[in-house]
Amino acid sequence: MVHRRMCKRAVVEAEELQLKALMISGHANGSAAEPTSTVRAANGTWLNHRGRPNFARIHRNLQFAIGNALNLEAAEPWQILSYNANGYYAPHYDYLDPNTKGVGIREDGNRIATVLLILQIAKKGGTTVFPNLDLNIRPKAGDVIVWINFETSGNSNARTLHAACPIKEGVKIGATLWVRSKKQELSLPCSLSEDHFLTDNFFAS
Ligand SMILES: O=C(O)CCC(=O)C(=O)O
Ligand SMILES: [Fe+2]
Repeated sequence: MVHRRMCKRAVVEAEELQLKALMISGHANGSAAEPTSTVRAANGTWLNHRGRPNFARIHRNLQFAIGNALNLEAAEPWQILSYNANGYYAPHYDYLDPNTKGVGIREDGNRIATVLLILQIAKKGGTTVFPNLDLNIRPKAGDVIVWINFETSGNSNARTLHAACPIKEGVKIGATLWVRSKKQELSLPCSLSEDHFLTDNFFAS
């Protein structure tokens, strides 16, 4: 979805940033936010949507491609992750525990969707897996994996459990947009099925 050349330039931009072991917010094994731990072995940083020219371009292009399906302005800043050999991201959900204070659920809503752009793949390992869906995705640089973390009923969707498999060789670099549920009025799903009329839950959660 994103041109290789643009990915390469974004990798250069990412490398100019100070990538360091990051706090994790999201939850694995029920814990909401914890310092660097066994959940993830990667270096990363937050970057504003337009914090670097190529990331700005990519954000615009992704919005163009996704159209009204998701408002990417409502996403948290880019989370750039760089996994070296033995790096991984253990199985986790991206949605936030509503009981966690300080993650802005009341203001911005929960992480309704994840947009994961693969900027660089590892030589060996590092695929993205969805164990509950029996999916093992081997992306190419420039591929974007998009999924919705909630059911239309407003319940979080446990089938979205996912992980980055350990890197065996090389460096994998990804850039994630965790899209919050507020300001998604244009993306409201609507169909003839009854649960599509329960979308108020979407915005309440
Ligand atoms: O790098 C991956 O394959 C997974 C990244 C991820 O789970 C996330 O950014 O939420
Ligand atoms: Fe994730």
